[in-house]
Amino acid sequence: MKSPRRAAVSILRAWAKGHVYADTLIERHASRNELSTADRGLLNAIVLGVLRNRRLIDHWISKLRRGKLDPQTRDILRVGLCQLLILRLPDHAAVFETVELGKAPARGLINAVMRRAVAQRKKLLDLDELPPAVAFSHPDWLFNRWSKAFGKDQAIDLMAFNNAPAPTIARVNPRSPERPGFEQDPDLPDDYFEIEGRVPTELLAKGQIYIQDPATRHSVELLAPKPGERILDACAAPGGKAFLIAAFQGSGKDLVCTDSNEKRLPRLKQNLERLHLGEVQTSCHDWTKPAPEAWLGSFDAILLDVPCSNTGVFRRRVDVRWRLQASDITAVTQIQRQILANAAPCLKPGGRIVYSTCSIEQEENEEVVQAFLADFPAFTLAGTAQAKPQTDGTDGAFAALLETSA
Ligand SMILES: C[S@@+](CC[C@H](N)C(=O)[O-])C[C@H]1O[C@@H](n2cnc3c(N)ncnc32)[C@H](O)[C@@H]1O
Repeated sequence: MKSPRRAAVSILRAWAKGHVYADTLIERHASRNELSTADRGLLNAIVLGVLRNRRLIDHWISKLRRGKLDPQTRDILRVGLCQLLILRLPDHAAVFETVELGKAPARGLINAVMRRAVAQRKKLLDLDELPPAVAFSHPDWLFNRWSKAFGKDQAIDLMAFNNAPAPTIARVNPRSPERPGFEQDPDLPDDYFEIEGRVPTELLAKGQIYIQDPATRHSVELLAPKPGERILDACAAPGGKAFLIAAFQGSGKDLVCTDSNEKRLPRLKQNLERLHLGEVQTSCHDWTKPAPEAWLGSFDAILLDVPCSNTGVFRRRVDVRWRLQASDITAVTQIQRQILANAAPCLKPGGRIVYSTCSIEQEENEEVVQAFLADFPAFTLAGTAQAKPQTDGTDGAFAALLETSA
């Protein structure tokens, strides 16, 4: 069995080499090493702590040691400094356990860097003079882009928000025969509550609750599905918004859910069944391709919760900031535009589309909508909803309601 600290180094090595996301790697390592709940918690805290603070930790390493480092030693030092300066674990444990992670030839160097960090802790933790993108560990291009879009102060608030662990929030399932007891938090919308401590897996298994951020609801509220309307949720997996649509309709019998990713469909089906929504129709379709003929002109309303850059949910997907490039944002807008163009003919006359993302980029939101309206003059923009993490304190979300006349 591997220690959580050793597992953290392995995960960081694997993360740096491939394209697997941190969450998946943590889950894989925790199961393989049969970690206890406490060790799993420590592993999670270290890996996410390093990824959230990667640039700052590397800045600290550059202050504590001159010269090159091999990638393995650098990851060991990242794990050590995260424990000491981010998680504030006791000095002795952080230093001793970190030195143990290195092979014999590297141990002297690791020991020296960790001891220097203990001695210089106060100076290292004074971040006032550092450039904001270093202090809050984001790539310069994102900080510059957000400063341009929201102003420098909001860009800094956003980076700080992205580094704070996200609360776990659940919504009660109105379709469940049993309702869990919970106290309504006045700061949360009706039927949402924060889970503190252990996630109640028994409530999840019985389909009494679904974990989702309150920002998820904006797009479905804008769609305002009515009972009996035939609705398409075109990019539906894993099913969070499908669940809200069915809650609005009081049933899933008129809902069709599709997704292009065959591997995500079983999870979508499982989630719907667990949530007492086994009647929802599901199928695989790639909306960058034309719609199946049978669906043309057949839906009252369509939700397009399209694939996006995820810049509104960086506090939950802490490694995406290091992988994303500005060109990826431009590339995904092509897919978003294709999905809109191929779904539009599936509406009945007078039907409506809600286009939604969990991105905070104008390029993926307003600009895609404007391009669609220019290409499809029969549609008008009837409303938008937006949540910005730095001002709303929730995940970022954008939704636009596009209507046709009857
Ligand atoms: C933002 S997620 C959807 C989340 C979902 N609406 C929910 O609330 O749980 C985007 C989904 O779009 C799917 N997707 C990506 N490209 C697609 C395409 N061309 N056609 C259909 N679905 C696509 C992805 O597999 C992913 O499941």
